[in-house]
Amino acid sequence: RMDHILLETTGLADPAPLVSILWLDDQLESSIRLDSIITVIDAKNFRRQIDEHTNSSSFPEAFHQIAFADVVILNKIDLVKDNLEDLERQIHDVNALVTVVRSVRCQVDLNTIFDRQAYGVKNSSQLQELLEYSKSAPPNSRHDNSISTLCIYEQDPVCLTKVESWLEDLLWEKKSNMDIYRCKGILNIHDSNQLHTLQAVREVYEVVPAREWSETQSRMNKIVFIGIILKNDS
Ligand SMILES: Nc1nc2c(ncn2[C@@H]2O[C@H](COP(=O)(O)OP(=O)(O)OP(=O)(O)O)[C@@H](O)[C@H]2O)c(=O)[nH]1
Repeated sequence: RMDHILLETTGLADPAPLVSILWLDDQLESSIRLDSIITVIDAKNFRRQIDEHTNSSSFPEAFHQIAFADVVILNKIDLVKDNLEDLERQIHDVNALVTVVRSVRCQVDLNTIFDRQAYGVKNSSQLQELLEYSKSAPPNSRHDNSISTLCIYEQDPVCLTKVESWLEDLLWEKKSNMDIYRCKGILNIHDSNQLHTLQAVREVYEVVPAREWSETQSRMNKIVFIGIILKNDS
């Protein structure tokens, strides 16, 4: 019996096509499920890449990989003299929701990378993280065409079919100033007591009821987009 399957892609691979194969509908009752995307970042090379792209209109290739990740293993930290907080800030500027684990020779506690249930609708720590997340705009230091995180918020209940058609406009028809890689959110659906969760990787998205809203919790809609945000006010 296998506990986990780790798929290692080539360094420059776009994980989105793999995700669309492995991220299966619960109703298919598959015995495997997609748990999370883990990206290993070479801290020394990452620093060099960032320095090379300072004042340039392009961004490091590593940003693509960070955008899709649920966990970043920041490896080779023994080779980096400057402060690691700054590297972690750069990673979180791209993907504000990613968990960063520092390592030397990728020695990490496996509990921090396995069974994260990043795609599980009932993952309560992920829900809590989303509920508490409040950063509203990409940092000013980023170029307009870099990859960053954008969070939108609305308190009033929304109509599920309208949200789905709006998402399809954004993700399928690309009718926005954003190129969206990843998206996570919670939705307050009209006439429903269920908190709904939203997940998207490129064109593939899912909105599902996760659990009842608790009495003490203020209902809200919050969507976090990770991608190329061409205009802050889009
Ligand atoms: N000092 C130090 N060396 C490391 C660390 N991790 C890996 N190495 C060494 O770096 C060298 C290259 O290893 P990696 O960067 O992991 O290379 P790789 O994974 O084979 O290469 P790609 O898959 O092409 O990125 C090897 O000699 C490793 O032993 C680390 O954390 N610190």
